[in-house]
Amino acid sequence: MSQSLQFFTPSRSPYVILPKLPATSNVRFPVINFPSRKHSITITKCLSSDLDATSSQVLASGNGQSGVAGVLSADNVAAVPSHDSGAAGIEVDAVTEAELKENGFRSTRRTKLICTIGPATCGFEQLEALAVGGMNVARINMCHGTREWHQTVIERVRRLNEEKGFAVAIMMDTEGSEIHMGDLGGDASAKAEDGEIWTFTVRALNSPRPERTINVNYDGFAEDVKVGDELLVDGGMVRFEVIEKIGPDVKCRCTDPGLLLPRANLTFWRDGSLVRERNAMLPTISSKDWLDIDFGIAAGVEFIAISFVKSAEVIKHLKSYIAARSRGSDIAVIAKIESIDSLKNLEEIIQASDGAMVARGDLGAQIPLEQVPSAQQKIVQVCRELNKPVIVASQLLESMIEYPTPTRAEVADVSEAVRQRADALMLSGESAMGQFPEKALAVLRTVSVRIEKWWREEKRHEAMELPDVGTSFSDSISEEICNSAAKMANNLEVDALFVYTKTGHMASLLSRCRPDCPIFAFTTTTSVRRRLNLQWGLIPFRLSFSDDMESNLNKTFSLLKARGMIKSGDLVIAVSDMLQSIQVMNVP
Ligand SMILES: Nc1ncnc2c1ncn2[C@@H]1O[C@H](COP(=O)(O)OP(=O)(O)O)[C@@H](O)[C@H]1O
Ligand SMILES: C=C(OP(=O)(O)O)C(=O)O
Ligand SMILES: [K+]
Ligand SMILES: [Mg+2]
Repeated sequence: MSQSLQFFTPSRSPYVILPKLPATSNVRFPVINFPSRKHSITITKCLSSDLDATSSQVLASGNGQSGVAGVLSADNVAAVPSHDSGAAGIEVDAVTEAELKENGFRSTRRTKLICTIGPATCGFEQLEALAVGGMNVARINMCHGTREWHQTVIERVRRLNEEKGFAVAIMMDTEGSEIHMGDLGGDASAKAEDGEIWTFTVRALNSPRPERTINVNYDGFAEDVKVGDELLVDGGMVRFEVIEKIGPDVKCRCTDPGLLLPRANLTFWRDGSLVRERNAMLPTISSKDWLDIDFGIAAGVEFIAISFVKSAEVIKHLKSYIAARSRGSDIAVIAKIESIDSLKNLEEIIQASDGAMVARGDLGAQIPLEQVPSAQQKIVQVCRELNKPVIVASQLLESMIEYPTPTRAEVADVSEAVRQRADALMLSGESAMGQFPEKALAVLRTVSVRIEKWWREEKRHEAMELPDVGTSFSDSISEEICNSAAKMANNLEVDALFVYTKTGHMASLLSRCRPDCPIFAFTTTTSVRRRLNLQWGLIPFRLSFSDDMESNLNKTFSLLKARGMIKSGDLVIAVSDMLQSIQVMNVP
């Protein structure tokens, strides 16, 4: 039996209207949809053993009849938005679904895309356009904007997910306590000309901001710099030489002219090297960052990215803080690799984190630019070895802040990150305040798909030695299963890998193998599903499933077939973390 039902107001236990079911007190069935607000219900099959008698009863009524028609339990219930009637019971990203139908399995995009949200993209329609364009994760940068502003963005993304069936995750990025300029008193930028004398001061400035005067956020600034030091704005976009110190004011002569942007990063260099003593003393997580982190936990963000990580300790500390604060929800902590210290302690930091970001903006201000590409390659490789998702960020399409097409060099840079098989690519200014956010996202999307296909078809991926990551015997079994399943999938040229995973761990182990086919990851919770949206090649679905793989597969096949996402004859390999096995089969 398969029928669609309409849900009506729940009091405490969920009620459904079941038009043709005879009044009965003991018919039980797996109810696939949870009938919370405006959700519809689909019943696919009647099975008396499927439900837990201790959970809520489902009252069915219709055609003048009513009665207890079944029981809902956490294991056989999943939410599907109300727009999603018809073959409901499974949640997948609306965009991915369309892509799958249009292009088939093999050509779905594997590389995930992150957009920094800013004034150019914070409207509901703008966010929707990005989601439609393939944004998997929305990043909010706590360096800019107020908490109220960020709250509004989060609410809009959540509403979009709920109303339109997206699974866009939220990443909150901390400000960190590196030295940066003030916000220019509301000016969008300030031009520094060659030879001009500018004052950098730790004094609070009156508005309007005095001419050629810049506030610096760090109180020790005037003490720390020395006459003769070189002051670099944003890693060298503009350069000054320190010529005089007068109390809290530091007078500098502009030696490389350019545009100063609000809150631009400042570094100072002495005898050709970066002065780092002070940075080493600043806390990685400032008191303002802790407040932002509390805000992020309360808002239920999926990821918190920590700026200027220096050691694994800070990550461990934050993870235990999050665990104590947000019982049950597991927010993933992403370490931003953007300082010399983070490179020195790379393995430990990544091991302690749930993922890493190659934050090339600041990294390029701390190490010579020509060392950034090899650092990127190394970080991507370590993350893959340790099974942590990795994001390549900053200046991927910088020129698209102003122009509607990228430079050839930018396309080559994006291709290289895709070729390295990074999990995700990130837009910063291009989407936050650029003139062509959607076009920039489209470039990431099309370049990713094209390069992935090319490298896959040409079999150009050098095999990577993947060291064991499992710490328990059971973990090792899961890992072996995933490694073997991925290899079988490539050798047998299967259409898709299916993974049934409650925590997402098995899905990430499969993703780590970077198989040729896409990975359909079925998970029971919305939060795991959104978190998986950052990882290479995973198409995360939310689905209620049981320990019985046979019935899980049958249910998945019928739901996906009903939506036109798979068809009879497709070859699939399925693994699960409930039953440690590999199954190979054709979709019936
Ligand atoms: N919430 C925001 N409010 C205003 N401007 C923002 C916001 N987020 C980002 N921006 C703008 O987008 C630019 C690029 O974003 P991002 O790379 O995240 O920051 P930054 O340049 O400070 O590292 C910022 O320099 C800033 O001008
Ligand atoms: C992503 C980065 O961090 P932020 O944009 O916060 O400076 C970076 O420095 O590359
Ligand atoms: K930041
Ligand atoms: Mg940075």
